[in-house]
Amino acid sequence: MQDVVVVFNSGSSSLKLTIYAFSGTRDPQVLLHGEIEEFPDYSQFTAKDAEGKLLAQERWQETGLYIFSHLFHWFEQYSGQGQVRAVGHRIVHGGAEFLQPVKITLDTLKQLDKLTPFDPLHQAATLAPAKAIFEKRPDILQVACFDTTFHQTIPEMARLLPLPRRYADRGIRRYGFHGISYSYIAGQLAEVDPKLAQGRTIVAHLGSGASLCALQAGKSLETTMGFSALDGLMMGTRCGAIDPGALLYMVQSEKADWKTLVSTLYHQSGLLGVSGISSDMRILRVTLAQSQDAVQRKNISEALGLFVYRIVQEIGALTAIMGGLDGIVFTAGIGEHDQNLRADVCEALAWMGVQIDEAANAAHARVISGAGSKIKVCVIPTNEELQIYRSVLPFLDTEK
Ligand SMILES: Nc1ncnc2c1ncn2[C@@H]1O[C@H](COP(=O)(O)OP(=O)(O)O)[C@@H](O)[C@H]1O
Ligand SMILES: CC(=O)OP(=O)(O)O
Ligand SMILES: [Mg+2]
Repeated sequence: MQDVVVVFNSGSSSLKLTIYAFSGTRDPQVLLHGEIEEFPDYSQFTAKDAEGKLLAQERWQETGLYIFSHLFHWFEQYSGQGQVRAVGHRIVHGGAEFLQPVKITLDTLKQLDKLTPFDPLHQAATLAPAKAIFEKRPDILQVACFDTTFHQTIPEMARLLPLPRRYADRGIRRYGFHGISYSYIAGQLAEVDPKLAQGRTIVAHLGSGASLCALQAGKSLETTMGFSALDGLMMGTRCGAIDPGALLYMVQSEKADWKTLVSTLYHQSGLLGVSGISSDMRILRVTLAQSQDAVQRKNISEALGLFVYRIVQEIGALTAIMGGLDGIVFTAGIGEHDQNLRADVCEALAWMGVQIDEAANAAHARVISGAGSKIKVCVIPTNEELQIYRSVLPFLDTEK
């Protein structure tokens, strides 16, 4: 019988599950990695072992939260083979109250539910696995880890939105997200390049959701997402920061209600909205290379161009906040895999002294800047699940 720790990582386009052999060390053995992905008309679950061998694959017609019941059935089967010591969860919003990982209780779940209006895209989805397990197995220790907690070091002034004071009193202020990923990257950077880790680095977390974090000596000084995960960079289906006047226009002239705005800004904008084709970077690259349709090609080119433009613009802003820049780290689905995107961003930053090594970039090497580059550019794969596992460990220590 093997003791295990189970980690759930819910994102906007996927639900990942990793089962670790519990050994008390910070780098445990992965026993299994599972992922549910949602496509326009079906959902798919795949499970692979540590070597990547396919163990299970299932498809359903339903999309949305309902699919979790299938996963839970499967999780129960697995947990029957060993003892689940704890389950760790990525919860996107911790609000102003949750500043550290916490044990999940009925009370915590109620408090976290109240934050759903702060993040209509993620909060309910990230809470769903925790609720389902709490209902069926209240005996299992569950821990919530938040995307917001890493950004506590952002100065108070930068947390304010320039709105009437009463809004700040109601929690309408900047929080920042992707913090589980940033804290993992800060830890990796300290191991890979301790000198750079003490300097000024911008981490570009470019996945379905995308943001930048200005790391100064390993701490978050500023980030591009703010009150919600809608702010900042252009994303797969989210617009990122836009002129609020555009929303006022939609409300007044098009009579857009809350549902329409959520759908437009969270689900139909970004790469998908501008390209008119897909939110998936891989599909956009392939379609651009193969399509004979001039309008389609122009729309995709503009979408990709704008995606890069927004990253470059925000790198400039964060560099100004830090008073200079020593390093850039690319991470998450696009940052780790899309060499063209990295090359485009670095080329636009040549004025700062960024120089890319083409061969290293094509090989997705750890360091992709050239020897003469004034700014070190790295590719570091993120591992939110491992970071969550590590956050769960102290709860198990106190349990002994
Ligand atoms: N080989 C690749 N080349 C380009 N983009 C990729 C590649 N693999 C994944 N991506 C992109 O990464 C994004 C998803 O990133 P990921 O970090 O997995 O997102 P999330 O965790 O938010 O669901 C998608 O846009 C996908 O197209
Ligand atoms: C906070 C956020 O945007 O998360 P994701 O990238 O998983 O959508
Ligand atoms: Mg993610």
